[in-house]
Amino acid sequence: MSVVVPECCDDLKRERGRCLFNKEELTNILDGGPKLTEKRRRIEKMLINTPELFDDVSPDYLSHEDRYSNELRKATQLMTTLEKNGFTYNDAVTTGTGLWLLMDGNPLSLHISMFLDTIKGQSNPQQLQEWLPLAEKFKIIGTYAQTELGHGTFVRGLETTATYDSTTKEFVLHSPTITATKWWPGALGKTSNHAVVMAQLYLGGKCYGPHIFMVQLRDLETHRTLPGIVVGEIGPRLGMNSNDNGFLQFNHHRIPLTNMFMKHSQVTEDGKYVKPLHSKLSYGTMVQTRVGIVYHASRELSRALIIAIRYSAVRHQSEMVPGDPEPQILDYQTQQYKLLPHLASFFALRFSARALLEVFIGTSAGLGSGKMNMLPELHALSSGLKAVATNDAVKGTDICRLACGGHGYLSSSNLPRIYTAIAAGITYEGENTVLFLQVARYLIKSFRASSQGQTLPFSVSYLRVQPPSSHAPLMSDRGLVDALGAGVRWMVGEAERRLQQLVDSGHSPHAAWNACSVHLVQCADAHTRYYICEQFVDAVSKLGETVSSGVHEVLRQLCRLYILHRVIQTAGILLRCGAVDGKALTSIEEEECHLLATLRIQAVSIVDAIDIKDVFLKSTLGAWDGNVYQRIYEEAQKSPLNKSDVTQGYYQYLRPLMKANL
Ligand SMILES: CCCCC/C=C\C/C=C\C/C=C\C/C=C\C/C=C\C=C\C(=O)SCCNC(=O)CCNC(=O)[C@H](O)C(C)(C)COP(=O)(O)OP(=O)(O)OC[C@H]1O[C@@H](n2cnc3c(N)ncnc32)[C@H](O)[C@@H]1OP(=O)(O)O
Ligand SMILES: Cc1cc2nc3c(=O)[nH]c(=O)nc-3n(C[C@H](O)[C@H](O)[C@H](O)COP(=O)(O)OP(=O)(O)OC[C@H]3O[C@@H](n4cnc5c(N)ncnc54)[C@H](O)[C@@H]3O)c2cc1C
Repeated sequence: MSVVVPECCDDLKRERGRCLFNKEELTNILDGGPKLTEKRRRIEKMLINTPELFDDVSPDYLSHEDRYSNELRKATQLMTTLEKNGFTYNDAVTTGTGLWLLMDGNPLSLHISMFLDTIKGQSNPQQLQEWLPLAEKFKIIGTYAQTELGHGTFVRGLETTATYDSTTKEFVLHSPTITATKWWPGALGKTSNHAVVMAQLYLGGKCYGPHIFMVQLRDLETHRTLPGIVVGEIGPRLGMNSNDNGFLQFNHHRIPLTNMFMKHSQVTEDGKYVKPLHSKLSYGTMVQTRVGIVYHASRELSRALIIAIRYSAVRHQSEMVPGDPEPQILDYQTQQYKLLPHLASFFALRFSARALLEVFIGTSAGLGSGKMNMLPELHALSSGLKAVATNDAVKGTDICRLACGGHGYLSSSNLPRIYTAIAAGITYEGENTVLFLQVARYLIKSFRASSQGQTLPFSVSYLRVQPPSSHAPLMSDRGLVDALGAGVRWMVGEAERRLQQLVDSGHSPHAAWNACSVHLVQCADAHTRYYICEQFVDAVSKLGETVSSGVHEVLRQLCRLYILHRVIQTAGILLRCGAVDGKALTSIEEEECHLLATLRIQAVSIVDAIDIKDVFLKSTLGAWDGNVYQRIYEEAQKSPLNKSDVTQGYYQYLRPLMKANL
């Protein structure tokens, strides 16, 4: 069957004809400026001109080993293509393009992220000089090996030991129990010949807690595992199965003293310990990765949204008015309600990711000159935003899948793969509940500090026990954000009251904490979302002076939708603390419905402006031209089961069954 593919189907042509804003301008805002758009497009062009980077067979049809090899082939090709064209791996990461090409879990991702970041952030000058050039040029390939079978969250509970032997000036790495086995690190199983390993430091019989060590795992010529080390792959997972997540055990394996990362804490040749300026500086790579994950989550959500919104404009189903032509499913209010608040979330996350990156850069600069005071704020913000971004991206991606009906369940829609990849983000790099509890700890401390008259850092300054009264009218954006802030203040105050009450009635502070932890997680989530609302409102109001009215209007509508949706989600709290009343909520609900209909008109153009090309979307449902059915049909032809009319299974099982006298 041959079909002439139109440049773009009539439905999408009509949608695009209704665009009232400058798409390129919105694209530039999302990229962070016209220069960054231009750079991203140069990278994309170069990648698109490298056919080896694209699969012609879906990884779903490959064996585990072929899947791994194929992804490794593409990952190495990507690195050499970037290098040859004057770009770095970082360019492919920061533009999203590298991840989109390799997002079945690729075996070099840990090397170019956490392994390199640890070398850059945890090495002393000599170590940096020795390891960075080797790692940057892929002469050594590594991963970040922290989690063990027995412990992921509780880093202080790790069991791998690094015991200093001053006679040989070596550390002896050992896995004393089965639960001490390193478990999960990406690319550990078969790819990496080195790992940065988190292990308990022992000096003269005393434990100094988790520290990081550079450990060679495999011979650099033969790639065989070194003596004293057992390493392998952990087997299939929910998603990202092209990666070789691994396990690792040490049997009294020796490494030189100089292989302990010594930027922040040191061990002298005679076995003396030099303390770091802050005890959590060795967690720096995790913090940095959490910042990256916020961007990553927003990008993955945007891919799902482009697919689902374009598909919803192409798909016609049922009758809205009896006898009328079947409408585009995007015309159903319920479909708009599924998708558009997540579109607003994507923008909110993108602006917040940028704000977080600035905090990260500022804090890192401060650390360089010995200033530690911003570290708790960065830890709380990066933990909260990582948790909200991944939670929302996972939820949003799944809603996009559901919004595409049966076809969303097809692998060729790419929604299942986007979902399984981002779903891991809830767990890795700090399980989200655990990260929220870290945020809650910061909130309670800040609230108590405020009760004692102390000044609070910027992200929690609104928690002041006696806040200045808000002058913004309630129904303005600022007024509603202030109401959300009042809600969080009330929640945190309530949590603090309950904690205190439990302690006063004889519970230990730790038991009281656990007894309040559901509420504490809700506080952390609400606080982070308040921060996101603030960043969104600030970003849109700052852009107001510099962008055209069409773009500003779209951003204003998305921001408004995000805030209204948030107020409705938090209605119970806001009513309880008196920040809004029932009448206000009714009008907010009505306004949200109205806004859905307004945003629907330009929804396709908004997702077009996110500007992700078909080769990176990898979806039969979401392509630019809207030629959905032909694509789905063609993709199905690639199923190996369609290679022959009658399969082996028929002769082996079905025919004997039909012939049997049952
Ligand atoms: C082309 C290809 C591209 C590839 C990708 C490239 C780029 C990457 C970008 C995006 C990523 C995208 C995709 C990634 C792909 C694959 C993913 C793979 C990687 C996954 C890796 C991992 O998962 S690595 C392992 C991560 N593990 C964790 O995160 C463990 C979580 N646990 C902890 O962090 C801690 O144990 C803890 C925080 C929960 C508790 O720590 P503890 O020491 O016990 O502290 P306390 O609870 O006692 O608190 C004491 C005080 O310390 C403060 N604190 C804790 N942590 C920090 C910190 N980091 N900084 C500052 N302060 C901290 C805490 O607040 C307490 O303070 P107070 O006493 O004042 O209250
Ligand atoms: C795809 C993937 C890739 C990964 N890559 C790496 C890697 O490259 N390197 C690496 O070192 N690790 C890696 N990990 C491991 C990852 O970091 C851990 O799985 C993660 O930190 C969670 O730890 P855990 O598995 O021990 O879960 P647990 O901590 O056992 O969590 C189980 C449950 O207990 C709850 N819980 C735990 N502690 C608390 C608490 N204090 N309070 C309340 N509830 C609690 C959690 O909320 C969760 O519901 C990866 C994991 C995955 C899934």
